Amino acid sequence: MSLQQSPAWRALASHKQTLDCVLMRDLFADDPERFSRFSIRSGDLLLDYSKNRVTSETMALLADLAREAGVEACRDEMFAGSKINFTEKRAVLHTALRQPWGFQLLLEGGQEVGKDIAAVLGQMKGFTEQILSGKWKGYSGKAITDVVNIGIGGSDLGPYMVTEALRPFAHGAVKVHFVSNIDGTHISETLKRVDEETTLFIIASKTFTTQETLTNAHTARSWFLERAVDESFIARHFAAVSTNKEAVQAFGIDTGNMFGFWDWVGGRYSLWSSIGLSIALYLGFDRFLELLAGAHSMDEHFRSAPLDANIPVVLALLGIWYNNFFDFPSHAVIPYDQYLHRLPAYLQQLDMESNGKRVDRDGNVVDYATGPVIWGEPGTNSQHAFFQLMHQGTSCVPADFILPLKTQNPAGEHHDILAANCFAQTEALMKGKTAAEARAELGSAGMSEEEIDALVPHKVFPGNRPTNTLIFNEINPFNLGALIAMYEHKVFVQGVIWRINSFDQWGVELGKQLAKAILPELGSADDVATHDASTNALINLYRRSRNG
Ligand SMILES: O=P(O)(O)OC[C@H]1O[C@H](O)[C@H](O)[C@@H](O)[C@@H]1O
Repeated sequence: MSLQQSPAWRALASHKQTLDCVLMRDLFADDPERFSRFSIRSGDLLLDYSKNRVTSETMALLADLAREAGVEACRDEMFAGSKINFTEKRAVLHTALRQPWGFQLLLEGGQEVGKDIAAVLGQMKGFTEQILSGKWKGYSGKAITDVVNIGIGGSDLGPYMVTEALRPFAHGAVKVHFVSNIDGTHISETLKRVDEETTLFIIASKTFTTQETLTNAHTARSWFLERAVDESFIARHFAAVSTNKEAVQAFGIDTGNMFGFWDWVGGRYSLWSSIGLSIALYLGFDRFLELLAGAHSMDEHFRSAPLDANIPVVLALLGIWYNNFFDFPSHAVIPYDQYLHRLPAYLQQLDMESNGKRVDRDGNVVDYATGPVIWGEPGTNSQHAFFQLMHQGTSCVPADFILPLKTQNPAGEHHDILAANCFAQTEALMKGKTAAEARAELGSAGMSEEEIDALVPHKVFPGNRPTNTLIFNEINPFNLGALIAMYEHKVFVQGVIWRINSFDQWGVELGKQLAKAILPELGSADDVATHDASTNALINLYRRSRNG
């Protein structure tokens, strides 16, 4: 049966019509219990979803949709190690990486997952302690002071986002730098800030075939050898994180400095694996374990809470409610915490690479929307940039507002002002401002009736724009782990309901293939004529400029 013909979907479609003219401001006025009815707490995390266009009936019907889609059974299959990434014939076990010590899981084929994870964690712990204590020396006998993580996509976005978010928890012995872009500017500017005698390069690539990462790694290697000269010194300054041992060896990195992981860790789900080595070096190993423990606590909540009291499930269902029943095509994430400034970028990969799919599990083109466009910027900066559209634009953008109760940097009134803005924005988006309210306001400003008539339409806010507010005590490794895992599971639940494979990413391949074909053409002496007219002209323009 097609998804849109399923009983739960049809019930939601007809229920939606009953809500078309309902205003959230009236729902709040009618129900003083609305906040407690529509909020969930898990540990330190509170989700307030009362500012959504939902009633108790909506939430019950949405939970029916999750039940009908078999969300609970699919979730259990993921945790058990079934090969739910069927196009790549892989299990999806990032949750195993944050299980407590002693965890056991035997995979088909004989892999003892818990044992393998513990071995790599032990290796990371030893390495981290050596670097941070200064026992590990660079080629000239000095301790390491700078770590440069070279990776892209999942091998960059997670560690970069987390190390930015947890700056107040830095161990202090090393600084971390992240190089991802193939644009030579990125590596060049980074190399200007470090000294080869005291720098450790981590080449982070699941496949160890990614063009950007290998090119940047070779540039770093040449830069290092120009200064240190002796190739045997590479072992003191280069480490690799990968699933591909042969390629690491071929690059010339000592496999003693290689940290492995496994094909059942997707790139965008890999910060919990040895891809998190730069995080462990920045924070110290114990804090890396706290991050894992926080994620594990969210895994436990996701596995045990009933669907209607399950934070990731509720977030997923609300996303589907707007994406599929209201046709709102995007979703914003607005962290009111400067340390979380890379969270929207991280979530773009997590969500859009996972659920940006157009065929269902049987290979049929879907006739409903799947993953929305995810975007965002920290508050309050975003208020002064794109909130105009959020309040008065023609498209409605549901949004998550994220706020820690405590700041890491108490300074005068800053945090109160930040929090006041966060609460004010969700209130304004929900309530809006009617023409009568705008008129009354303008009247008290002493304007003429004519002036008021002309201005009122511009001053009206339609309101009824949905938001979730996520609050926790403070940003720390544990809470950040829980927050990230929450979003991972939200994305998972949506993928199950949309009947898609959230764990492959074939859509990134075509561009890579074509770039490989175009690269040698850029050096060709003759005009290129094998592409379409636009691509030919652009290549030839570049060629002429490049080749003089
Ligand atoms: O870690 P790597 O194998 O170098 O892959 C890095 C990234 O590149 C790919 O194109 C994928 O789209 C991402 O999911 C992946 O995280």
